[in-house]
Amino acid sequence: MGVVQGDWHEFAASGELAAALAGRVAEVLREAIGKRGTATLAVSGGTTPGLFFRALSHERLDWAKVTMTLVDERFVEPTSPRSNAGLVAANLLQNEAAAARFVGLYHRADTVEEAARLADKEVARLLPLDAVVLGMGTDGHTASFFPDADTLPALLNPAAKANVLPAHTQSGIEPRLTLTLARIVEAGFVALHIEGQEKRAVLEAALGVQKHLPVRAVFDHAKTPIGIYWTP
Ligand SMILES: O=C1O[C@H](COP(=O)(O)O)[C@@H](O)[C@H](O)[C@H]1O
Repeated sequence: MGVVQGDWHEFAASGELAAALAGRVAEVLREAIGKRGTATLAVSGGTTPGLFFRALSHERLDWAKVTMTLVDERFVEPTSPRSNAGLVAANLLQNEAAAARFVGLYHRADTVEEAARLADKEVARLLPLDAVVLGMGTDGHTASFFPDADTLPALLNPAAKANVLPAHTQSGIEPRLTLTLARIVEAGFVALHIEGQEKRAVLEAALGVQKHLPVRAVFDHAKTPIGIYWTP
């Protein structure tokens, strides 16, 4: 399908954005539980989602019926300050949301390729995802779709069978594990959470002439309008 413009939601401050995005995600999870009895959610890591995670953790819903996973992960132990699983444990799997189940992408393995194979099997049981919340870097990457990722064509293949793939990049520092584009765009609800003028300019460029920026692929292959949540 492809819905290049996106569905913009702008907020005066990070707290307002966090509350609105948490409310919308909670609504999607409640609807899924109402229909199927369970719900699945994939969230991103990095420096942006802390406030959103804390707001979501206070939402009232039947969290015991929710399974959460990650959009992407660094190939590091959960105890590392760079672990997205660690960030989720400290900020989202708290309060009301402490009852949710968490299936991370990291596995202790000799190689990130082996860890990705293990994660792929576990994620297969959660599909299709009800909700996915993406972030974006100022280089135009989302998930671990870094512009210099060695596996970028496979990651961005809209017909990929793989759920989780490894990626080696210079810019992403550690090896990565990431959901593939195909699994992200088939989710019932997809949001992109970005903050600051610089990221807005990058996203606008990606949605305009800078079509090569990886985040563009999500919009090109979107099956529902991507909710863009932005604050300066
Ligand atoms: O490396 C990552 O970066 C992006 C964006 O992170 P931010 O620090 O600029 O918010 C994030 O969405 C992704 O999950 C993470 O692994």
